[in-house]
Amino acid sequence: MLKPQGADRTLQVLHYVAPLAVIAYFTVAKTAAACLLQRPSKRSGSPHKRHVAVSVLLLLIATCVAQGIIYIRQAVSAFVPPPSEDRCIYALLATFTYGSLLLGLLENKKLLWHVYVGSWLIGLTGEVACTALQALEIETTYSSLQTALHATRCLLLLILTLTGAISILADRQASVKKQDDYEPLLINANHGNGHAVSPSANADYGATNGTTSAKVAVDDDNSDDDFDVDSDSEEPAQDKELKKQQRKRLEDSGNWLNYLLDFKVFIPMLWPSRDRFVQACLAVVILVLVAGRFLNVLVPSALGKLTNQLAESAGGGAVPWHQLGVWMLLSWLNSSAGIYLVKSLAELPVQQFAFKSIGSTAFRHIMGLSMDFHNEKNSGELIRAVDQGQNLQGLLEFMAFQVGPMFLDLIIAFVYVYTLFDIYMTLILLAIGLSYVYIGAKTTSWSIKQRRRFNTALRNESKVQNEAINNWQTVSHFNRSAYEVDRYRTTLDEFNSAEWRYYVAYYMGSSAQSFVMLVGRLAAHALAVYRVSQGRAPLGHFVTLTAYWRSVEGPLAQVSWSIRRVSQMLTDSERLLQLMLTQSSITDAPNATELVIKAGEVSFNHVEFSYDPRKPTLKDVSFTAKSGQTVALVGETGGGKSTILKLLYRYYDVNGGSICIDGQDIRHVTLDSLRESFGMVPQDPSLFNVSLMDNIKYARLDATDEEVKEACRAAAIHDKIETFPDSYASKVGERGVKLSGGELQRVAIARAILRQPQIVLLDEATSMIDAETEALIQKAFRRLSADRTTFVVAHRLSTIQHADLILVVSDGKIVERGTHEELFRQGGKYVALWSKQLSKDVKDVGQALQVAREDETLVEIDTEDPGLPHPRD
Ligand SMILES: Nc1ncnc2c1ncn2[C@@H]1O[C@H](COP(=O)(O)OP(=O)(O)OP(=O)(O)O)[C@@H](O)[C@H]1O
Repeated sequence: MLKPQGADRTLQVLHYVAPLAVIAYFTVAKTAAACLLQRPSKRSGSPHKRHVAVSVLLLLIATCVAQGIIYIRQAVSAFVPPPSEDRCIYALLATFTYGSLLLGLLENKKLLWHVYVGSWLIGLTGEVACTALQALEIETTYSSLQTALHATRCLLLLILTLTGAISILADRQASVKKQDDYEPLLINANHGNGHAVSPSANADYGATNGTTSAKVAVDDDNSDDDFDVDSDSEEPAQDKELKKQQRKRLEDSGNWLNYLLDFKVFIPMLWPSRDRFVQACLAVVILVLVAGRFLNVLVPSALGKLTNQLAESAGGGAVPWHQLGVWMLLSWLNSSAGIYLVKSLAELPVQQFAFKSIGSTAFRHIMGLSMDFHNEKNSGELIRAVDQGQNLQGLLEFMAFQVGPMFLDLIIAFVYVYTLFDIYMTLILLAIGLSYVYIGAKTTSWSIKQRRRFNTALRNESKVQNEAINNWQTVSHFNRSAYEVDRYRTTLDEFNSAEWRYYVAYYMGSSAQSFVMLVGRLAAHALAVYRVSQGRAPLGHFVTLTAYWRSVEGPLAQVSWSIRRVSQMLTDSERLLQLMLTQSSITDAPNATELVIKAGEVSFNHVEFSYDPRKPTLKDVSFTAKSGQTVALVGETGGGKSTILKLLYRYYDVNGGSICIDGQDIRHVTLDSLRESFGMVPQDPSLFNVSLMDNIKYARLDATDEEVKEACRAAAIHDKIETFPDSYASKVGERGVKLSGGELQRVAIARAILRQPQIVLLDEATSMIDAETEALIQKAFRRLSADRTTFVVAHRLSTIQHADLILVVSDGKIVERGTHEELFRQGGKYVALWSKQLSKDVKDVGQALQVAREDETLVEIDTEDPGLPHPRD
């Protein structure tokens, strides 16, 4: 038969291009589908069509293997010419390509058919062309067989393409029908107002609606999906929650790329934009890495040349000094005592920069989060999140200094072994590389689950330990030491078992990969021995390959390890990321100005607030504290008194109305300037475990020791402190546990006095102080609050009878207001509170009697009688 010109050449090219085009399309389409979160439809899980596709694909692979066997027969036959290289390559590549597609079909119960149909269509086009060109050269039985095999493949690929196309059409029809049948039911439960906005705040988990419950398939392999929450029933609650948040974030992002973009919050922490020294170190590391790529090839190549020279001059007495010297020098440069020492030294400042930067940024972020977040937080979890997030310190280094050079090394290796031997050596390398990465990816997905359990077990262990140590007193009160030890031992057992499972998964995966690597090394060396023995390569090439193989295995091992490392880093840093993405609900408004306090008038204007929208906490609260006035908040417990102070501090924002200081809405001033103007004595003051002096100075960092002592005198604690063995240098224990409740409160009062604030807030400031000391402190308070607007929350009513304005708060509303006398005259809730307290609080009876004597009788209060004396008179 007459062949058109160039038919042979076209066939040769097709033998390379056709299978490569199929695998390229398959890889790109699968990656894109994963990145764009394309999900297989429910119908695509139909086992029937998948089974058809698997069977046909098996037949297709059988034809490729058969073709390979024919070539081997041809190669060993003395009667026919051996097959050309492109044909052998074609048989190998086609087997490998369709083998990969088969693996994809076997692994995924639900298929993204378009990925496969596209691949089969490209394969079909290539096969049709090959069949046509092959048909032109039917001369021998062998070539007839080849043509028949090509034609069979065309038929099989046509069947596959049609099966896939039918599946796609069926899916389309089903989804159109579904859209007609169902009205989407969007659920958007956005609870909470004025609360820290976590990235998962609006998560709608557990919804049964198709719109909201659709699982995100990261790959079309649902069974192994890392985010498939339900499949992992043993998983601890925190990790499930974390995964839910991850999944929600992924759904919201729309694709993997956007999801990963969230990690950009870490870039400023990792990139030393302003540190010239660290930048210089980075430059040195990059230089060393570039030099390293060259040296990886130059060292084995120099050894090969040395071997060749030796082989030539062996026994002659001539020593190849030059080659020996070059090899020695290059070997030294390429060692840990050479350029890699410089790299290690230059890397240290880069790592330290990232460590410091992540730690301080995360810490600042946590400290800046609003009260609702801190009320909910678990300190142990938070510290662990920052600790594990520190793994990110290696991320910049890892991506730039490991992943980049690793891929470069692989490309160099493919080219270099090809130039040393031939394409078969490159194919061996490719086969080991892909098998190694495939096994690595499979074992990673298993071991990552074990790793998560291991992390959770580690967190649980330290959480239980922390809780017990922090609550030592409670444990002792209830004599629960044995119970706590048992609880801790259980967590240790869980930790051990999680660790065991994790390491088993890890070691099994590693040894499977090592085995693949060993097989690859032996195959490559066997081929090298064969080529040298055939005289198709000099002896030096064998030695070069042996020396170079280390540089080949390194990056191959790293590809898989990198997948593990990156996924590990992402898992470990997810917690920190969630934290960093949590926004404080209370932040400075864009045009916030500094608060300027002139008179110190504070007004609440129709304030509405609730912690939870289902239960209002404050309702239409309005009052004005005039400049320098003392406003007391009294009323039943849980009425909302402390909440009023919290709103003034802007721990939360009001839901309605406004709070103004000297006419400035507190939402429009900077948080720093607002909080700087307050001096607060909280209900339960807590101290740092440092000296008393330092604790009190915390209120005003530049205060002198004498000022501190003066404040303590005013708070009636100075004499007491002087009796302590170490006086002001005494340490107070964690949160101030070494002080009595009354001492603690007086230290807190001393702090407030030292601060000399413009507005004073006292929240049950004297609840734990005896009557005698209280009298002293009241004097101090009067001094502190003179000319300062002061808010006092008090249960002990005797402490606030001097107030200029008393607000009785009940069930979130101000039910009465006025001075002590005015309220007594009203004879309402305030009087009821007094009566209740007098019957309970013996200490106040004397005072009550005094009041009663002055007013003739307390029991028979004449609400119209204005005779109650003003305390200041
Ligand atoms: N962080 C919070 N989250 C949800 N509800 C809260 C929170 N803090 C307080 N509450 C609720 O708000 C209501 C008012 O609490 P608040 O502490 O203001 O009362 P109070 O009058 O100061 O009480 P007490 O006199 O006992 O200190 C209570 O029902 C309380 O349970």
